[in-house]
Amino acid sequence: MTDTVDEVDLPYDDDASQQDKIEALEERLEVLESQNEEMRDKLLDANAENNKYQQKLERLTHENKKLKQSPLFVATVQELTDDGVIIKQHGNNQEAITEVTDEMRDDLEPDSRVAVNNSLSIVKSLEDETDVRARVMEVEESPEVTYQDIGGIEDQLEEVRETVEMPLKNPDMFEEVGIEPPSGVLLHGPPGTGKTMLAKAVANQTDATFIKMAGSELVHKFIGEGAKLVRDLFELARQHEPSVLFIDEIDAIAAKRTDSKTSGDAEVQRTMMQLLSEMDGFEERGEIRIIAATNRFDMLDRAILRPGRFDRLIEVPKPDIEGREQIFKIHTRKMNLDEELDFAQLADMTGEASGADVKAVCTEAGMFAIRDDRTEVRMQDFLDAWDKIQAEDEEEDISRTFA
Ligand SMILES: Nc1ncnc2c1ncn2[C@@H]1O[C@H](COP(=O)(O)OP(=O)(O)OP(=O)(O)O)[C@@H](O)[C@H]1O
Repeated sequence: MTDTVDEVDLPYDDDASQQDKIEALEERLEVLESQNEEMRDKLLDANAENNKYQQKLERLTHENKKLKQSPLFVATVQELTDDGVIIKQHGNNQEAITEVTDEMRDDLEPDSRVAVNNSLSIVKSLEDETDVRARVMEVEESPEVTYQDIGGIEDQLEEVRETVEMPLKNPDMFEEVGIEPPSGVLLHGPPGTGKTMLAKAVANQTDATFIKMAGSELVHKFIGEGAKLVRDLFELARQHEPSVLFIDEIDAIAAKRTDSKTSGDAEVQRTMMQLLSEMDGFEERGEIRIIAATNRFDMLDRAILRPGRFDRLIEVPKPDIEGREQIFKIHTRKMNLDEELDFAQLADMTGEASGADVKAVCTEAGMFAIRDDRTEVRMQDFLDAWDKIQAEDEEEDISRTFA
C-alpha cells in the first residue's frame, strides 16, 4: 500500500537477461493490475456503503426532527435514579422510568418539567415554571376596583377591611394590642355576588399586588403539579409584598375527603396539604394577606377552617332589594340614561338577581338601545334585558338538567 513509484524494487537481478527481465516485469504488471482491480472493487463497495450510511443519517435526522415536532407530553421528573429517570406524566399521572443521555441528566432535577414523546423518552427539558404560573396565576399590580364599585354588601366590606386591610396598613397596631390578625379570610356565597371584587378592592386600597389563582385550574389543568404550584403561588406572593393572595374556588382543592382512593383524589389531597403547610408556616403575615372564596361552603374540609388558617368566615349573599338598587346605580353610572328610569322598580323586579346578573342586565339594556339606534337607554330596555337574561338562565338550567 505504501509503495511509491520511487521505492519500487525491480523484480529482476541486474545481470538477468533481457528476456528474463521482460518476463519478470510482465508478471509483476499482471499482479499489479489484479491488485488495482481489487482496490477499485473495494473502493466501489466503500462508496456504496458510504451512500447507505448517508441515507440512514438522513432518515434518522428526519425522524429526530419529526419526534421533536410531533405533539409531546409534559411530565415532571420525580427522581433521578441509577436505573434511569422516574417521570410522572401530566394528565394521566402515569409514572415511568426512562433513560436519558448524561448531558440531559445534568440538566434535570426532581420537579423539573420535561417534554416526553409517545414512548415517554425525554425529548427536552422545559423552561422554568414561569409559563405555568403565567397561565394559572393572575397578577395585577394595582386592580382598578374600588370600594365605591361594590354595592349592597356593606357589612361584608367592613369585615374584609378590618381583617385584611388593617393588618396590611397598620401591622403595628395588632402587635401593640398583642393579638394575631386572622391569617386567612374565607368568603363564601353564591356565584357573582362580588367576592372577587372585594379582594381586588382591598388590594387596590392598600396598594398591594393582587394575585389570583383558581383552585379548579390548579387541580384539573395541572395534574401532578398542584403542590408545586401552591408553593410557587406563595413564593410569588412573597416576591410581590405587600400582596393579596386570592384563591378562588378553594373547594376544588379543599373538598371533604371522600372514601375513593383514585389518583385524582390523592393529587387534590397533596395540593391541599401543601396549602395548609404554607399557611401554617406563614409567620410574617403582615405583608401578605390570603383571601379564599367558594360557592360550595358545605363541601369544604374542616381542616382548612382551623384557627390560624381560614379562621374568619364571611358570607357574601345575594343582594337584597336595596342592594340591587345600589348595584344598578353603580353599573349605570357611565350610561346615558332616560330621566324616567325607575331604579326602585328595577330592584323590585329583579328578585333573585346576583350582582353579576344586575351588571348583565345593564349591559344588555345598553345593547337594546344600540339595536334601536338610540344612545339613551330607557326603562323598557331594562325590562327587555331582564326578560332576555331570565330566558337565558332558564335555558341554561334546562340544558344543565339534561346534560
Ligand atoms: N356587590 C356587587 N356590587 C357591584 N357589582 C357586583 C357585585 N357583585 C357582583 N358584581 C358584578 O359582577 C361581576 C362578577 O362579580 P365577582 O367576580 O366579584 O363575583 P364572585 O362572587 O367572585 O363570583 P364567582 O363566585 O362566580 O367567582 C363583577 O365584576 C361586578 O361587575
